[in-house]
Amino acid sequence: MITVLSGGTGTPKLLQGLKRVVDSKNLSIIVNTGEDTWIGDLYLSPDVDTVLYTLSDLINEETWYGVKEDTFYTYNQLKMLGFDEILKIGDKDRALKMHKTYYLRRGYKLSEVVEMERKALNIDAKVIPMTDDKVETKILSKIEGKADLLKFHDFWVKRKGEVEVLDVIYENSIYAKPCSEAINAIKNSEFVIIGPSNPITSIGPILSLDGIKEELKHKKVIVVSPIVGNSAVSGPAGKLMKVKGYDVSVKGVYEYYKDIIDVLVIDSKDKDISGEIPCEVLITNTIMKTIDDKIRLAKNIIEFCGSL
Ligand SMILES: C[C@H](OP(=O)(O)OP(=O)(O)OC[C@H]1O[C@@H](n2cnc3c(=O)[nH]c(N)nc32)[C@H](O)[C@@H]1O)C(=O)O
Ligand SMILES: O=c1nc2n(C[C@H](O)[C@H](O)[C@H](O)CO)c3cc(O)ccc3cc-2c(=O)[nH]1
Ligand SMILES: [Mg+2]
Repeated sequence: MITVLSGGTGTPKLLQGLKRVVDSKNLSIIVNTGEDTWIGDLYLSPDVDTVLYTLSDLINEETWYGVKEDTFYTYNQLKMLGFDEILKIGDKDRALKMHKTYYLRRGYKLSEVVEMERKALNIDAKVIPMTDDKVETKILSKIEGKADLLKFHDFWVKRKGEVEVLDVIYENSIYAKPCSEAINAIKNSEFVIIGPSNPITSIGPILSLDGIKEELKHKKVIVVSPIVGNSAVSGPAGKLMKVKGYDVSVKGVYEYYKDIIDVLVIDSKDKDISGEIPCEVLITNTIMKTIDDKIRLAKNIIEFCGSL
């Protein structure tokens, strides 16, 4: 068994490679739910849905959310009626959100509903939300000289991340419990891969849950750096790492994960500083543009782990 910790873009790209390199029945994906939110009466679990779509080959690879070639009739009709959902939810994508909403409103746990959905989508890998409790990632920003605690989507989608960030908090994570399936997946794994997701807003929430780090300390943990050189490959990870006091470099990524990391996978562009990383280092091409890039990276990681 291999367990993978994932957000909604970087790690899903690696999952496209992993699912072609190992038997998906041996894969468990623990997914961030810190960006889950209600849009009107609709429950959104963006990172979970991206992982479900990625593993069922439905994912829109331009945006890394929603279903490829989806239509937006309902989204546009609602907007015409004055109900702007902000997040562009496609018609097929809406069905997955409605499915979650229906069962959550009838007392089902998120993990139970996601288990129904991964089976319906013929996904062999386990897809496990990090928790069934409410944990919300919020961005403490400074807007016009005033501190403002923003929901993640307000920060990232509405304001395009273009605000000064003072801090990032995982609201309620000290009280939330990780899903028991997540703890068991880690316990039953030969090794754990922390994919190249945003350390602060995608992996941080998972690690903040009671018991997760403790379990990981007993496992071989391989981290794929989402940072190459001095910037993130995409998105706000660099800005958020800086706010949290981490160098925006592979050294900063090591520092962030130092309590649990055994191997850091870094891009060839960073090979000259690999000697400064105080753990095992796998140097390879980590920029995933084509499916061959994703398969090669996945193969390199699995072969390296096999040799651990
Ligand atoms: C908004 C976005 O969050 P989310 O959509 O949840 O994405 P993740 O946190 O899962 O991933 C973002 C993270 O991924 C890194 N990335 C993307 N493509 C690559 C790649 O080909 N190689 C590689 N090593 N890292 C990659 C990217 O730097 C981002 O930090 C978000 O937070 O960006
Ligand atoms: O930046 C956007 N992200 C959208 N996302 C992604 C998501 O809100 C965030 O970008 C991720 O949470 C980043 O971690 C969606 C996710 C869904 O599951 C469904 C619809 C959307 C729509 C958008 C969107 O319009 N813009
Ligand atoms: Mg995300």
